[in-house]
Amino acid sequence: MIIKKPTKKNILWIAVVLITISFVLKEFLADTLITTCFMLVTALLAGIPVFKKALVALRYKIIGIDALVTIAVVGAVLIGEYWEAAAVTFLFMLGDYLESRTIEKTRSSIKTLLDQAPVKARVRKGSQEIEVRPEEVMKGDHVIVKPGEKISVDGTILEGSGYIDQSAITGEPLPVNRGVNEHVFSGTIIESGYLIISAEKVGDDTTFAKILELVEDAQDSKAKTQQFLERFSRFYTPAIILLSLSLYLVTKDIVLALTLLVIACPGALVISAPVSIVAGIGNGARSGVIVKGGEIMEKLGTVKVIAFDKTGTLTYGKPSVAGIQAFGIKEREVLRIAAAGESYSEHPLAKAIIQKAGEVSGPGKSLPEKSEIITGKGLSFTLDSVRYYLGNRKLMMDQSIRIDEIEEQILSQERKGHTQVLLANSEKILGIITIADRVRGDAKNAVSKLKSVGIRHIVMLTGDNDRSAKAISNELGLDEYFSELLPEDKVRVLRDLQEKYGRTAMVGDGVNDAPALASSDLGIAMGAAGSDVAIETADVVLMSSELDKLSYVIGLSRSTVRNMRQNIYFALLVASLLLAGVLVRSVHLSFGMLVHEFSVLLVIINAVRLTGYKEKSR
Ligand SMILES: Nc1ncnc2c1ncn2[C@@H]1O[C@H](COP(=O)(O)OP(=O)(O)OP(=O)(O)O)[C@@H](O)[C@H]1O
Ligand SMILES: [Zn+2]
Repeated sequence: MIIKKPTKKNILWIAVVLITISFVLKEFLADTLITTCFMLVTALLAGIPVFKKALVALRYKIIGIDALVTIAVVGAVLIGEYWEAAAVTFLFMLGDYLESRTIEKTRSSIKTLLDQAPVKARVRKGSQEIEVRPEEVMKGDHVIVKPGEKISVDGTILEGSGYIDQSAITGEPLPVNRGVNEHVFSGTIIESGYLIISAEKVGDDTTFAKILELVEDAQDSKAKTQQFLERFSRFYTPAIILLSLSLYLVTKDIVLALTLLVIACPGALVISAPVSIVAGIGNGARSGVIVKGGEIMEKLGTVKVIAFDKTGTLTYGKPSVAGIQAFGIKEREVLRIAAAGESYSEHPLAKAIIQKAGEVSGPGKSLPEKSEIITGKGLSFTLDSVRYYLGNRKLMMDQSIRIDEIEEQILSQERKGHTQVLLANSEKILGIITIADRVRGDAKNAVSKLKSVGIRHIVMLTGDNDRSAKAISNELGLDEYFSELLPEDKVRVLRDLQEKYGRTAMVGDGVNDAPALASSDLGIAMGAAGSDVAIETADVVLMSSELDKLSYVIGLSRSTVRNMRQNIYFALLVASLLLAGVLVRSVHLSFGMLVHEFSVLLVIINAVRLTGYKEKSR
C-alpha cells in the first residue's frame, strides 16, 4: 500500500480531533496517563513542522517566531503543562493555515491575471489550421483567432477586423475596434470578428508575460517600512528570549516566562506591511496600472508635483497637417521636399508630414542625400543637391534666415495651439506647414481630479513653442508650463521643481522623454502596452492612455499606506496589551496564543479589503 503524503489540511483535521479528545478527557477524566498521552501526541503532531522551520531558520542565523514557539512548547512540556503545550501548538497551526488561506486572497489579482493567460493557439501551416500551445508558436507564424477566443501572441493584423476586449492588458473595460495593420496583444479576447495575425512576440516576450513578471517582482520588492520591520524583528526575537530569561531569573515563575515568549511573537507586525502592499499592487494590476514595488507605492501617495510631457501625453500624439503655405514655390513642392527630409525621423511631426505627402501625391517619394537631426529644433538635409532646413524658429535663427515677414502669422497660428514647421533653403523661407495635434479628451478632467486629490502643482514640459504650450496650458488649467525645452532642459526643470515644491512625478509616453522619466522622483509611463522601453524604465506603468488612472493610482497608494499603518498600529497595540496582561498575570499561555493568531488574521483581513479599492467618483 502506498501512503500519500498527508496534506496540511488533513493534518489539521487530525489535530482538531486530537485536541477535542484531549479537551474532553481533561474536563471529565482529569489528569490521567491517557489524557496526557493525547495532549502530547497533539503537541507533537502540530509542533513538529514548527520545530523544523525553527531549525531551518537557525541555520540562516535567524531566531524567528518558530523558535519562540518551540522553546515555549518544549518548556511547557518539561514543566508538565501538557494542555498548554497542546493548545499552543494547535492554535499556532490553525493560525498558520488560516493565514496562508487568507493571504492567497490578497494575491488573487495575480491569479486573475494568470487565468487570463492564453492556453492554446491556432496556427496556419500551409493550407491547414493546427492547434498548438501558445509557447510553440514561432515568430512570423500566422495565427488565426475566432470570436470569443483569446489572442495568444503580440502581433499585427494581416486580415480581418474585430472588437477586442483588451482589459487584461490595459484595464480598459470597453472593447476596441482593430483592423488590418493594427497591433494586438496576447491575453486579449476577440469579442466579434475574425483575425489572422502575424506573430511578432511570442511566449515570454509578449507584453502580457512582461506584465505578469513585473507584478510578481513588484510584490516581492520590499517597502521601506517592511525592511524596517524585518530588521526590527531580527533583533526583537533574541531580545524577547533574553527578556523572558531574566523574567524567569527574577520571578522564578517559569510559566510567566514562557507565556511572554509566546505572546511576544511579532507575527502580526511582520506581515502587517507586506500584506497591504501585495493587496494594493494587485488592485492596481487589475486596472492596468503597474506599481513596481512597495517603496514606490509608499512614495506615490506623497507626490506634490506632477509634470506632464505634452506630445503624446496630454495630446493624442497623432498630429496631422492642417495647412500649407508656400512662398515662391508650389504647396505640393513644399510638402514633397519636407516629406523627403523627414524620411528618417521618428518624430510625430515627421509622421504627420509624410502621411500628408502620401495622401497628396501617392506613395513613392524621394530620399534625402544627407540628413541631420538637430535635437529640439528640427533637421537639415540635402535633396537634389540643395541644402534645406526644416523645423522651428530657433533653427531658422541659427541659420540667420529672416522670418520677420511671416512672424506675425506664425505667432497667430501658434496661439491656437498649432505647431509651425518651417521649410527654408539656405537663403529664405520656402513654406510653412501647420500641424495640429488634439488635446486628449480626458485631459481636463484628469487634471481637475489630480487637483482634488491634493496635487499642489501641475505643470507641462514641452519642446514645442511657447504659444501653443500656453494655449494648451490655459485650456487645461495647468499651474505652469515650460516650453521650447531640449531633453536635457526637461531634466533641469524637473530638478528645480523637486527643490521648490517637493516630490515630483513625471508623466510621459516614453517617446523622447526617457531621460526625464528616469531623473524624476517617480517616472510614470502611460500608453505603455507594446513599448518595452517605457515598461522597463518607469516606476509606474499605465498600460492604457487613460489619464484618469493617475488620480486613481495616487488614491490607491494612499489607501495602501493607510492600510499598512492601521495594521502596524493594531499589531503594536495588541502586542503591548498582551504584554501588560502577562505581566499582571491575567493572560495565560494558550490564551495569549489565541489572541496573537487572531490579530494576525485581522491584519490580513484588513489588507484583503484593499483588493476591492475603487476610486470614489465625485
Ligand atoms: N523631425 C522634425 N521635423 C520638424 N520639426 C521638428 C522635428 N523634430 C523637432 N522639431 C521641432 O523641434 C521642436 C521640439 O521637438 P521635441 O522633440 O524636443 O519636442 P516635442 O516632442 O515636439 O514635444 P514634447 O516635448 O511635448 O514631447 C518641435 O516642436 C518642432 O518644432
Ligand atoms: Zn514627447
